[in-house]
Amino acid sequence: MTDTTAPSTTDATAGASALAANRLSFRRDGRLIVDGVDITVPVGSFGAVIGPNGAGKSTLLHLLVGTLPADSGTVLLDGADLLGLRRRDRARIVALSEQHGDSDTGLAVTEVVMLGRTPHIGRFSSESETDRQIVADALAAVGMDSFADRPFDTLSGGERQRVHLARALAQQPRLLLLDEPTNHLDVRAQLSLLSLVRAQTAAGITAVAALHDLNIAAAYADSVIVLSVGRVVAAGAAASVLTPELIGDVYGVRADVLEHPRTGRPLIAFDTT
Ligand SMILES: Nc1ncnc2c1ncn2[C@@H]1O[C@H](COP(=O)(O)OP(=O)(O)OP(=O)(O)O)[C@@H](O)[C@H]1O
Repeated sequence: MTDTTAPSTTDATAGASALAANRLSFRRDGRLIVDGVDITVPVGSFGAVIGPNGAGKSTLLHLLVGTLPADSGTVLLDGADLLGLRRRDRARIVALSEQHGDSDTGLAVTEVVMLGRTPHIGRFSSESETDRQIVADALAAVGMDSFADRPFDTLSGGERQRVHLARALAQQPRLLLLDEPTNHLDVRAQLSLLSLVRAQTAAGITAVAALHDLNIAAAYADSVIVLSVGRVVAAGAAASVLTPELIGDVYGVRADVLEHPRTGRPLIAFDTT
C-alpha cells in the first residue's frame, strides 16, 4: 500500500499548536476498528479524513470527541489532554457535527442550535441574550436564519445538515469535527459549507472532516489523512497523498490526477470507461 506519510501531519510529538492523536485504538466485537492511529493537524488548519466505507472515519471522529471511549491512545489539543477532561469541559472545546443528531425530535430549529450552547450555560442558569445572539449568528452563517422557528423534523436532508453545523458553530469550539458534512447538499451548498469551514480555520479553529468526495478534500483541506481498515495509510498535503496509485490501492478504482488550472490543487478524474 502506498505510504506517503508526511512529517508535517504525522509527527506524534508535535502536540503543541496541533491536534495530535497518538496511537488511538478502538476495538468492537474483537475487531480493531481503529488501529493505532496517529494524526497531527496543525491548529488553524483543515484536515480531511478520507477512506472507503467502513474504514473507521466516523469511529475516529467519535474517539476524538470522546463520545466513544478509546481502548488506548491519547488526544492532545495544543498539548492539553482532551480525553482527560470532564465531558462538559471537553464540550466547550470540541464539537462534532454529524448527520444523525439524536436529541432533535420535536424541537424547533433554533432550539436544536441552542443545544450547542449547553456546555456554556451554567447548570442552574438559562440562556442569555448573548447565547441567543450566538445561535442567531450561527444560523445566519449557514444560511438557515429564515428557518429558525420551523420544527426540525420538517427539514430536508440538506437543511438538517446545515442546522447540525450551526449547532456545532454555536458551541464555539476550538476543534470542529464534521462527519460527512456535504452529504445531502447540492453543489452550491457544498462549496458554501466548505468555505465556511475554511473561514473558521482562518479564525484559528482546527477542523477535521470525514469526507467521501476526493475532489472536495483536495480543493479545501490543508492536509489529507487516508484511513483504510482502521489504519492511517497516508497523510500529508493533498498533492502528495492523492496519487493514482494511492486511489487505486485504497479504493480499487482507476483515476487520473490532474492539476487545477487556477489553484494548482489535484483534480481527480475517475476512469469511467
Ligand atoms: N457498534 C459497532 N459494533 C460493531 N462494529 C461496528 C460498530 N460501529 C462500527 N462498527 C464497524 O466499524 C467499522 C468502521 O465503521 P465507521 O462507521 O467508523 O466507518 P466509516 O469509515 O465512517 O464508514 P462510512 O464511510 O461507510 O460511513 C465498520 O466496519 C463498522 O461496521
